[in-house]
Amino acid sequence: MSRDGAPLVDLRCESHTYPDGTVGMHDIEFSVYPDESIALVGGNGAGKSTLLEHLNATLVPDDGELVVDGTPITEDTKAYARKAVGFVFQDADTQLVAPTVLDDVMFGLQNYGVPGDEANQRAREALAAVDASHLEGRIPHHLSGGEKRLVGLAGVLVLDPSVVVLDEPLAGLDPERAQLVADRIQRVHDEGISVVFSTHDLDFAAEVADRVYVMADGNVIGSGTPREVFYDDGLLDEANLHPPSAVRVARDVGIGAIAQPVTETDLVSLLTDTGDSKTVQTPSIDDRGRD
Ligand SMILES: Nc1ncnc2c1ncn2[C@@H]1O[C@H](COP(=O)(O)OP(=O)(O)OP(=O)(O)O)[C@@H](O)[C@H]1O
Repeated sequence: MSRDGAPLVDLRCESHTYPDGTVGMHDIEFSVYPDESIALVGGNGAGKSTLLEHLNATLVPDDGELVVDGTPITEDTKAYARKAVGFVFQDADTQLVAPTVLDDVMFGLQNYGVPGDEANQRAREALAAVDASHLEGRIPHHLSGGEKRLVGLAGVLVLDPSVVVLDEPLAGLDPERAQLVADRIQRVHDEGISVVFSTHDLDFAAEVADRVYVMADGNVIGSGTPREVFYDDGLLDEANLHPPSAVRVARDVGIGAIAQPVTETDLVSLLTDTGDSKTVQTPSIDDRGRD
């Protein structure tokens, strides 16, 4: 991940006001660089979806600008933003429109004039990329929540985007399906596509993101690596967030100040490197107070 060079997406939004007068977000400057994975976290109504929907011009600022791959986005170039920045909606039903899953994934390509045979081949490849080939003949509306998320992701990947945006990709999924979707998102990122997602699951954010943006009251109030953000109690308090479980456990066993693990994997390897959890040197109460 590098934040040198030109961003893939560069958004400046002084404010976004919804038709009923509610200000969804304000004073935002947000960029996505190649090969990044960004998590947006914050309480309900903090402005996460509003920000995400600006990244492919689904929403536009009252005053501001969106630049995608160097192209300023206007009414005439919105289609370019939609193709370069794929959006997986939280409510998958708004995205799935065709009679079968395969037709659905082909739909976007056909809109761009890709001939039937090629569209069919590419749609099958996109479904395979998220391990959803077995769903190709199914009726989209009959799929489970997790299956719909995967098919939505395939429908976006098929267009070969530079950035994939996902609004609450794990919302409403059971732990097994959530893990499956999280793994597929990680795989998309591993393949070099930048990923931006909102989530209330800070364990997931710590696992997948290399940068975390914290939102409150329609504004970004802090950002940094997962370690910088998830050990910043003042920032998390301001956004009404609790640290990920690995951070809480690390503090409970007295190693939060020393190694600052943010994921369960970090925590386990730290505990096993040191012997096991029973043999970790526990700092004195005074040391813990400095966490
Ligand atoms: N279509 C709309 N019309 C009017 N106000 C809206 C609309 N959509 C969102 N808002 C308002 O904009 C603000 C930001 O909402 P947004 O949905 O972006 O927050 P969020 O962080 O995604 O919340 P959540 O975690 O609950 O999904 C809130 O005050 C919300 O009520």
